[in-house]
Amino acid sequence: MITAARMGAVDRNAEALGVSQKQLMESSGNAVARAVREEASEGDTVTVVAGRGNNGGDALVAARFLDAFDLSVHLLGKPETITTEIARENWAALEAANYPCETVADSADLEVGDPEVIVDAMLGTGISGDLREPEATAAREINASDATVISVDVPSGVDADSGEVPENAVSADRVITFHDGKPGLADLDCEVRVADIGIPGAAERYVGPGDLELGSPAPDAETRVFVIGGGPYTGAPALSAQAALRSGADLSFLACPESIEDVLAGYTEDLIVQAYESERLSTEEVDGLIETATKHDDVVVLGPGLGTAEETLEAARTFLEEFEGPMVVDADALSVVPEVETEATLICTPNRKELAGMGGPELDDLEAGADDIERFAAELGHVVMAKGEADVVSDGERTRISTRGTPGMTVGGTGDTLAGITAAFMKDNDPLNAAAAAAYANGRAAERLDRGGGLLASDLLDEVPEVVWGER
Ligand SMILES: NC(=O)C1=CN([C@@H]2O[C@H](COP(=O)(O)OP(=O)(O)OC[C@H]3O[C@@H](n4cnc5c(N)ncnc54)[C@H](O)[C@@H]3O)[C@@H](O)[C@H]2O)[C@@H](O)CC1
Ligand SMILES: [K+]
Repeated sequence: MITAARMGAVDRNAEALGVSQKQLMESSGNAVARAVREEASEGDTVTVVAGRGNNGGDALVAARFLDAFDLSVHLLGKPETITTEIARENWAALEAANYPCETVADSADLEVGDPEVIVDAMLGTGISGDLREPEATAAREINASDATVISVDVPSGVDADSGEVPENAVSADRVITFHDGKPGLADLDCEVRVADIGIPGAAERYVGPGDLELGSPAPDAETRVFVIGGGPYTGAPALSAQAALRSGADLSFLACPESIEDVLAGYTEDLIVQAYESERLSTEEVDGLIETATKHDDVVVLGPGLGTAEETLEAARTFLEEFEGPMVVDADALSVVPEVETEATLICTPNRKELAGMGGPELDDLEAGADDIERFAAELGHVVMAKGEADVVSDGERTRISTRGTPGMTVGGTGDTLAGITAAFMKDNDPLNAAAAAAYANGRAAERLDRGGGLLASDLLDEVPEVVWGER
């Protein structure tokens, strides 16, 4: 099963791998034509009703494979209102090749007639809201006919994710859906066939630009990130807090011992440093920190530079047991995660050593061990983003691999920037999508800076916005 949003990410990834949308449309149209040939005999009448998006585009492709039939193609709107280049090109090809196609300006003009087969290609996953005109009237005409109705991807009007069927939706006899089943088709009482359209497996397995679009925050998301780190170290929490701002967080707070408050505040005026008295994170600080984080609905990053003093780990344990919001757990705080029951939504970001330290698999090659990481994430009950030459992200059911990045990323601090990016992406987001997008952004930022060596984690900070917003 695949949601419409994920389908969009996967076909964006396919494009980045060199398999164009137009190639996918050709495969979709061909699959639709195969289904028509199963339902109609040579010379039978076949009517295509096409919308103005790519769903319609699929049927405009299918028309080219239906020469054996008494075909008519109806476009619901003027050709210039077709919303995508590839659908427009397929319409133009039909006109240039003298296919029997007409444009229907007003739904009253739509003559569906009484064909053997109707191809319903008005709307697919791009629908929003109930059917509007002329699709609504066209749907009524289609439903009133005796034809066998074959719907492209989704019966027009049905929501591919929720399965909601508005009363004016097309009721199909058959649905040819592409690449994978759709949650919203599972309960339809008609035959649903999944057609392979040649999307490479890598487009789902490996993180690409589609994952970034899927997992990065909506422009209007108000995200406050609260980094709880520092103690012996100051660079790590500062990098995480700054990376969060560079990835779209509106505010980035940094809770740290007052002994390093000036050092951290000195890094940049963009961070809001909240110092506490103890020398290092300890249990008497935790309640106050949880109250702050909960009150402001923060995404918390727990771990960068915390150190491993027993009282610090005890405090991290308490924080995990009592906080219930979204959290990125990194570095020194990771070792306590397997010991605690928590209501919080965690994304754990261990490197190879920390993964083993958490009771996870001991792996030299994370990519080769992806299945072990998936099993570990299932056991742990949280998203695990195991960082290495390849990053393996899994929530125990879905696993994606990011091979983005450069050898130079072994320099200290790139895990801290990743933690900050992940936090900025996490608000109101599927944690797996957020983590996969963050791994991609961190790696792409390094690739853009790659001079063969000498990368500094702090260099990534300026580059991240270029990746998240500049490469769209
Ligand atoms: N994502 C993919 O990998 C692929 C998608 N393909 C096709 O592309 C389709 C999605 O195409 P699009 O994103 O262009 O969207 P659609 O073609 O599903 O619909 C978009 C069009 O319908 C209009 N519309 C939206 N809501 C409406 C409503 N309630 N009443 C009336 N009109 C409405 C929009 O203005 C737009 O013109 C899929 O369903 C599938 O058929 C295929 O080409 C294969 C590859
Ligand atoms: K359709």
